[in-house]
Amino acid sequence: MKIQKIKLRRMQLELKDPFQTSFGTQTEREFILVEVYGDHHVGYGECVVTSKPLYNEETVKTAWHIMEDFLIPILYDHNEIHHPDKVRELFKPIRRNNMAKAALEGAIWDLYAKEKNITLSRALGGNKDVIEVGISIGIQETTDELISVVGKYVNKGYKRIKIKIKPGQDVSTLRKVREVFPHIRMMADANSAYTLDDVEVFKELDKLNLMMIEQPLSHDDIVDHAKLQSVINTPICLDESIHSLDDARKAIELGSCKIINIKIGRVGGLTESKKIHDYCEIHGIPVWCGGMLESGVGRAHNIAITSLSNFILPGDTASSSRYWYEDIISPEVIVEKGLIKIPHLPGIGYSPQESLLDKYTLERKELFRDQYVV
Ligand SMILES: O=C(O)CCC(=O)c1ccccc1C(=O)O
Ligand SMILES: [Mg+2]
Repeated sequence: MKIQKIKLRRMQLELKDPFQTSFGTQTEREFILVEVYGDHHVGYGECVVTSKPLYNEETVKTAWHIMEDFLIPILYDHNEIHHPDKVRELFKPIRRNNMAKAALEGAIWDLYAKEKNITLSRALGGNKDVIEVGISIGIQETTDELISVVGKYVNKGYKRIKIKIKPGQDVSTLRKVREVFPHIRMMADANSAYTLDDVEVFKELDKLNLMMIEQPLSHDDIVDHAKLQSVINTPICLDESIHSLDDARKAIELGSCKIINIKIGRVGGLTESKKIHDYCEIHGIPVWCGGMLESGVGRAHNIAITSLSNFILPGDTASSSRYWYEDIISPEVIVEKGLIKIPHLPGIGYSPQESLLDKYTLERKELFRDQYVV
């Protein structure tokens, strides 16, 4: 692949419903769309970074800066890139900034698959035709509202229900949901809102037959998580704490989790996601694909990686219409009876619509190879 041009767009979509987690409420989704132009095709990637550094340390502005001033020059420093796995290696000298790296790498994966005329799923080694999907429900004002939202998505057929918790809206809330829905596959996500002082909260949650508890403790911890896992039966799933294959290996060795949520952006790309997937498969650790309120482009990447065999548990890749009034891809992502069919078109398999991209673009910049190579 020879990259001739890269286009960055800062975009914003309005969420149908505000999304509240233990670290804040989002009403809009600002993100960066990456277009990588080869000789015959365009590869698309989404930078799943958020406006504020609340989930991780990156922001839309830092990711743009890192891409424009450091990562794109590294790509242009190479005449050709023969395989997208190479990108991870090229970006290695730049520390962290995983969402910025993943956005460019994802676009290059899409371009690679399009040039080979195969689906991204196949390029990654996926072997499923359909994937199971769950839903992530934000913190609601009242428990009655939560119960009604849970009911809505259970009726739509979602394969598991994830409920965001925070101190004060945890045990009694989930107990009431469990009373109304005794048999659904249900889990909680704390987004790092607790410490080991809250162990009693987790002993109570342990009685609710949850599939897992996601990231209960600090975003940078794997030691306290191991202590917590040793006193509860419910599997702990790590999200924020895992940035690489090495992190995953250490967490598994320590017993800090029994499940891993793989987010392509958080771990720096599809190549690293695959590595974590393969390592977890060998070690009997199921994985699932987390979401970052992606537009259709990021969602398409999530769907492709979920087609790999060890993505055993339903992911957070819900339908486009769950988030957006209109998505930027055609067709939109459709979930039927909790399932998504892996698309058959080459690359990500959904087509970004130029007119919709333009409609939701706040700022754009084109970066040409010749600008950098003199
Ligand atoms: O539906 C989705 O995209 C998942 C939403 C979600 O849970 C989430 C959204 C933004 C930031 C962090 C998280 C998370 O998984 O912790
Ligand atoms: Mg999470």
